[in-house]
Amino acid sequence: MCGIIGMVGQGPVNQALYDGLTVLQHRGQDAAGIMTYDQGRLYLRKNNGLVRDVFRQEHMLQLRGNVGIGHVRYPTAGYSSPAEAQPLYVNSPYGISLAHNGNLTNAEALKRELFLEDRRHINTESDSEILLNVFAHELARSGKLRISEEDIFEAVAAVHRRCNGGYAAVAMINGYGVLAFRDPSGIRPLCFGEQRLEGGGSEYLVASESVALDTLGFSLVRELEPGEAVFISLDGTVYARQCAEHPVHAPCIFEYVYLARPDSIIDSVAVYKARLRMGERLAQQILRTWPDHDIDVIIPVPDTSRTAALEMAHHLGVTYREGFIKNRYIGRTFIMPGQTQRRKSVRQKLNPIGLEFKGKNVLLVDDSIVRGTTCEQIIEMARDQGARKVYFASAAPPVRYPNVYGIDMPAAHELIAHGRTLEEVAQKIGADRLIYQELDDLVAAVQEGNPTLRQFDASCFNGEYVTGDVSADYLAALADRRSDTAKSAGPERQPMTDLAHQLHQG
Ligand SMILES: O=P(O)(O)OC[C@H]1O[C@H](OP(=O)(O)OP(=O)(O)O)[C@H](O)[C@@H]1O
Ligand SMILES: NC(=O)CC[C@H](N)C(=O)O
Ligand SMILES: [Mg+2]
Repeated sequence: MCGIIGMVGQGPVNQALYDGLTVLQHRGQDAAGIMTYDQGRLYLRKNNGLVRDVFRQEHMLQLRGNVGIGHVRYPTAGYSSPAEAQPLYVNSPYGISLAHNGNLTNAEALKRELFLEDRRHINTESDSEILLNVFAHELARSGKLRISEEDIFEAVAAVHRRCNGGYAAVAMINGYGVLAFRDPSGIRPLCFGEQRLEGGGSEYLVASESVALDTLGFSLVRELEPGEAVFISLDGTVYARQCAEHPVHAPCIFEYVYLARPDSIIDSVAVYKARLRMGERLAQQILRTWPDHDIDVIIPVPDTSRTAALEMAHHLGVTYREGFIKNRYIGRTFIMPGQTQRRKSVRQKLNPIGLEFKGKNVLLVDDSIVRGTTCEQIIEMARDQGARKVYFASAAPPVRYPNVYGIDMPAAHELIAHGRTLEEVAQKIGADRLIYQELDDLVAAVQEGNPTLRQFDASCFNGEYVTGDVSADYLAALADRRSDTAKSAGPERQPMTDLAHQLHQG
C-alpha cells in the first residue's frame, strides 16, 4: 500500500503535494517522489527515503507548475532502488507519468506482451512500470495528435481488460491534465476532493486517503467507484466515466485493520469507527467465551491498535493503560523491508512502563499479528517487567495467506499463523492465552459503516483472491522471488530482462 496524490491547482502545487505526501507517509516509507508540469515541461524529484528527507528546498523550488502528482512507496514488486521510486515516466505518447498503489498479478505475462507485441522496453522490475506502459500503449492507439477525454477513458478501459490485480493510480498526461483510476474490484482506495477558491474557480485533489484532503483544506467530493476513471483537465474541468465492464466492489479489509489512518474515510466507512467496532466485537467474544476472565489491565501495542483496544476495555469494563511508549521518530515496523530491520525496530520503538505490568494479568491488544515480530518481543518485555499473566488479543483474524494486491506479505511460511493452530501460535509467541477476532466479526465491524459493501478482499485471512487469477503456482513463484530470504540474497537478473538480452545476442 503506497500512497498516491495528484492535483490540478490554480497556483503552484509543489507545497500542497509535499504536505499531502507527509500525511500519506504511513502508507510507504521507502521512497517518495513528486512530478509537476509547467508550460510543456515536466519536473521530477524522487529518491529513497521519507518525504522530509527526499525534498530539500532546492528540489521544491524546481517543482514548478500548477499540476502534479506524487507518491510514497512501500515496495511489493521489484527492489527498493531509487530507479523504482515513483512517479515513473514514459515519453511516448504525449509524455505520461504515473504513480501506482497496488500490485499487478499478471505482471510477468504483461511484460512479455509489452516486449513481444507492443515493442516496449521495461527497464525495472517494478509492476508499476508495466502498468504505465500498458496505459501508454493503449493511449497511443488513438493515433491522434490531440486526444479527448474519451480517448483517455478508452485507454483506461483497455488497461482494465489487460491488467489483473490491485491498482489505484494517478497519471499526468503532458499538456492535458491529471487522470485517476481504480481497478475493477476497487481493492485499493482512491478519492477526490475540491477546494473552491475565493476569487472563483476550484482546485482538485486526488488522494489515496481522505486525510490528505482534510489537511489540505479540500472537501471530499467522492470516492472513485471500482473501475471508474476521473480526468481533470488543465483548465479544471472534471470528467468521469465507468471504464470497467463488470466492476465488483471488494475493498481490501486490511486497510481498515492497519493500513489506513484512523481519521480517513474509505468507501464511506470511517476507519476510526470501524476500529472501535472491532474492539467492541473482540470484547463481546471474550464475554462470550471467557466470562470469568481475570484480566486486570488492557494495554495497546502502539500505534494502530489503540482505537480498538480503548473500545475493548470500555466494553469489558477493564482499566485501559498505556504500557508502552512509542519513540515518535521511528516509523512503522511492519512496512520496513527486511526482517532484521523490523525486529530491531520493535525494541527501539516501544519501551515499557514497568509499573503497569508488575504483578498484573495484562491483556495486550494489537490490530493484527502478521509475522509475529512485534508480539513476540512485546510479550517478552511484559514478562520482563513482572507481569503475572500475559494474554494477547488481535483485532484481526489470523493472517494465514499471502497478499498479492499491494501488501508485502508474499510468503505463507513467513506468516506466524500459517499452518498453526491457535494454541500453537500462542505457544510460539509466548502468550498465556491468545484471542483472535473472528472473520465474520471483522467484516461486520467494517460493513456496519456502509451496508452496501457486500464483499471484501480478505484474502490474507481466508485465501480467497477476488480477482480469481491467483493460482498455487503464482503464489509459489511469488514466495520464491520475494520472501525475506530471497530479498536478502539481492537483485537477480529477471527472466524478462533476459528475453531482450537473448534477442540482441542473436
Ligand atoms: O506481526 P508483525 O509482523 O509484527 O506485524 C504486525 C504489527 O505491525 C504493525 O505495527 P507497525 O509498527 O508497523 O505500525 P503501527 O505503529 O502503526 O502500529 C501492526 O500494527 C502490528 O503491530
Ligand atoms: N505497495 C504498493 O502499492 C506498491 C506499488 C508497486 N507495486 C511497487 O512495488 O512499487
Ligand atoms: Mg503496530
